[in-house]
Amino acid sequence: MRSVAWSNNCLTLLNQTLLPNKVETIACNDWRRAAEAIRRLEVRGAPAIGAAAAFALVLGAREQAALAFPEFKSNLQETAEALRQTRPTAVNLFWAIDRMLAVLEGLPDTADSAAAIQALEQEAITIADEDKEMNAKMAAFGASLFTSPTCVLTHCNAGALATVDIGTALGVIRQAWKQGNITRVFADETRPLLQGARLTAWELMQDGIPVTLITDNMAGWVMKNKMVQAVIVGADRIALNGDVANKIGTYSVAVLAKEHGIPFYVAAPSSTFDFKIASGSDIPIEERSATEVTSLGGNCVAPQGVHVFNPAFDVTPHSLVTAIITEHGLLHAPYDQAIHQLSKLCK
Ligand SMILES: CSC[C@@H](O)[C@@H](O)C(=O)COP(=O)(O)O
Repeated sequence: MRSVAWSNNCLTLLNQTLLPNKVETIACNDWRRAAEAIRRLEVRGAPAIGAAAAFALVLGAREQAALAFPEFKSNLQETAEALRQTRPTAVNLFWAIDRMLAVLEGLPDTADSAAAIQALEQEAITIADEDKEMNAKMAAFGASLFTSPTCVLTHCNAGALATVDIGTALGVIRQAWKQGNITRVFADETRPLLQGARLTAWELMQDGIPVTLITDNMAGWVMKNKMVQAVIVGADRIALNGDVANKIGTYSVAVLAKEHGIPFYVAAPSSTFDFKIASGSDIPIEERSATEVTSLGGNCVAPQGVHVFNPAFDVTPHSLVTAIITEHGLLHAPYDQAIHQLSKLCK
């Protein structure tokens, strides 16, 4: 089952807020429902959000089918603006929306709306298909980093649920596992929303890959006791200098890895690079509701009215990153040069 699927003009999303207890899908026939799903994290993970937004724009376009092209176009631009407001950090969302709008811009004012819908649908399908290809290429490049049996630690969920296919970090793990070079994965539970416990542990268990779940504050002790030899995570946005935004807690894991002399790898497709920003300090960090911190499994675990800080992401400085795995190969420091080269390939 895919996290994002498109058929018969319907966007089907696997409802990730219910996993692992319930496996339920959401049928989106309206772009507003898809936008809501992104906002609520029913679909989440940078590449999956991008693909979902692209298909949401196809739904939006179909709603305007009866209009003449100029009006169709301006209404769809408004829909795109609304979709941009759903989540701020993962750049894949903006990248996918920009690609869809570029298709729209490429059509003449005399175009008819039916042809525009067809072109937009084709672009959304291409975005999803390309994500699958990028997953496979990253998996192959990333697996080459593991040449002997290794225990790895991961944070959040950068797997099939977060992408259109096998995942970024978990795609690499899957491939290295097939090659006999992963012995076990330690999954941080990833408070507050438990993507590691609910999603990563679930995905890996389904594939029969040995996984050990730990709470976030156990990672240091696991490293100290030499229970892992590498860390691999995904990313939501990577700046030109190689600074990496990923799920809150990633930065702490990177600092711990440095202290223990453990390599810290990031797996991310080119769609996760923001070639317009110089460093991680330019990355907008989403802040989410206090209730995500004050409650656990629907139960309140903090005093009523307590002040809460709930950033959903943090930025790991490039100095802590051993290598970035992309579909074009492995990037190493100096990252500004490597990412500049990558930006040329992506033009
Ligand atoms: C391949 S997904 C990489 C990241 O998107 C993932 O690690 C992450 O931080 C997801 O955050 P989320 O808030 O669950 O959307």
